[in-house]
Amino acid sequence: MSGNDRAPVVVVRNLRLAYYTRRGIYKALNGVDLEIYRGEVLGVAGESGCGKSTLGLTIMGLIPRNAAVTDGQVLVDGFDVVAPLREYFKKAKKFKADKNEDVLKRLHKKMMSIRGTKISMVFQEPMTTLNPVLPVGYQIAEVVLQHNPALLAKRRLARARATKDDVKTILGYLKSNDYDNLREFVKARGLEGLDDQAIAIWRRKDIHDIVKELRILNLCCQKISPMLAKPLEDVARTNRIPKTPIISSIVRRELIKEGYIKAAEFLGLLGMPEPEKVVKMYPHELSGGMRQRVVIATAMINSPELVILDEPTSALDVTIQAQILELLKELKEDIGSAFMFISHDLSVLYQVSDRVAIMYAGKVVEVGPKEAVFKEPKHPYTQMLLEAVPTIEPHELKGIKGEVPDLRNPPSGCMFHPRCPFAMPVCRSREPPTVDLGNGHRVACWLYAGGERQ
Ligand SMILES: Nc1ncnc2c1ncn2[C@@H]1O[C@H](COP(=O)(O)OP(=O)(O)OP(=O)(O)O)[C@@H](O)[C@H]1O
Repeated sequence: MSGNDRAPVVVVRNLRLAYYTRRGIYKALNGVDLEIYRGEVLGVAGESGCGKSTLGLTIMGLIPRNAAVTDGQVLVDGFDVVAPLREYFKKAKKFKADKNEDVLKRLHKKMMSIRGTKISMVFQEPMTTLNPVLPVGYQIAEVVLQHNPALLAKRRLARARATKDDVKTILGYLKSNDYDNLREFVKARGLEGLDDQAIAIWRRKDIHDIVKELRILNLCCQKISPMLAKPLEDVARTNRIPKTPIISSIVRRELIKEGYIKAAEFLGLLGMPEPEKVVKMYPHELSGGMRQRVVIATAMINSPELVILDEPTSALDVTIQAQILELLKELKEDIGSAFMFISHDLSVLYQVSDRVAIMYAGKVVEVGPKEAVFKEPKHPYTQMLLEAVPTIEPHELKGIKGEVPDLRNPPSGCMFHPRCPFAMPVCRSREPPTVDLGNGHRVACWLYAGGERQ
């Protein structure tokens, strides 16, 4: 799949970012051009320090105060995430981190509605994301409460309104795998939210079919006090929690309780055994693989359009790593989100990606469908990276000679030229253009742009 027939979720154009430090200015991103399409996994690879994490964080608008966006755009649904930072840099005579921080703070406010609902991120070490003093279910519930309280209110109201006959009809649709008619029926009866609850129970692999049926039948007639029903209806309509102090805390408590149920449902879908127990546990009580599933659940619970995964499996052993990768493949099919999967492990990327982008010194040097990039790599850097991967069939492992350039003073022309066995005079003086090789395969190298003739 080239992905080009789908709409892009994120478009990055000529993105340039520099870190201002006491030791100098590090040009971490040097003109990144990239698109991520709906429903695809884009793998991003490259040696350590080539700017993979910086790119992911910039798309999220989560860069540190010493990072200046010197040029370019990051478009999420048409909204240019980096516009205020870029404008500040262009106007400022001298870059000041504290002024940049003010701009970042304003940006964070705007990004609140984008982060979590449109894009979210999973980091390598789950303990850095999870709060150690809160049960994991609470942490997942809070993410839903923050962005989508109406969903929780609708679910709770639906269980109060649903009759036994409604649930029996839903069960009938589930048994005949007729999810479309199930959803239509739920909508027509004004029971939105009940469909997801029933489907989540139905899809569980860890409980017997009889238990599933009983649980689904129990989704009806769960009465709410009239004092709570009215404010919940308001939340369902406005997607806002009421401001009146006592009502607000009662509503919050009820919605967090609902959030726990949704969290357990989602963890069940992610293959977590006994999710109802897990949601009440604290992060330190879980294994590394379970914690990473919780973080993935937190990132995905609001069905964002793009999930950025920064080395999500590097801290896990190989078996758990394989389970998480399998899980991501299933989620991609089920939820239809796009994934940007950052890893320096090319074999992992080959397993999960539809397309792959290879970065070098803050630039995408090659991008294309994974078969094209892995089987017919064009950029000398991609070829050398692939030759350095160990395989089961014995082959001579070649390291990549030389080092990643000092980003304070990167080489002129093509930044890879000092390490490139095919370097020509033009490579030293001029930056290579990006050449389109067809089928979405692009490479930034003079070898494919008539370099010899320059
Ligand atoms: N907060 C920061 N301040 C200064 N320089 C930074 C900062 N964060 C990253 N850098 C520098 O920016 C460059 C790109 O770093 P980045 O972490 O994005 O690379 P990476 O490809 O993700 O590397 P890795 O695979 O090791 O995580 C590196 O030279 C790094 O030292």
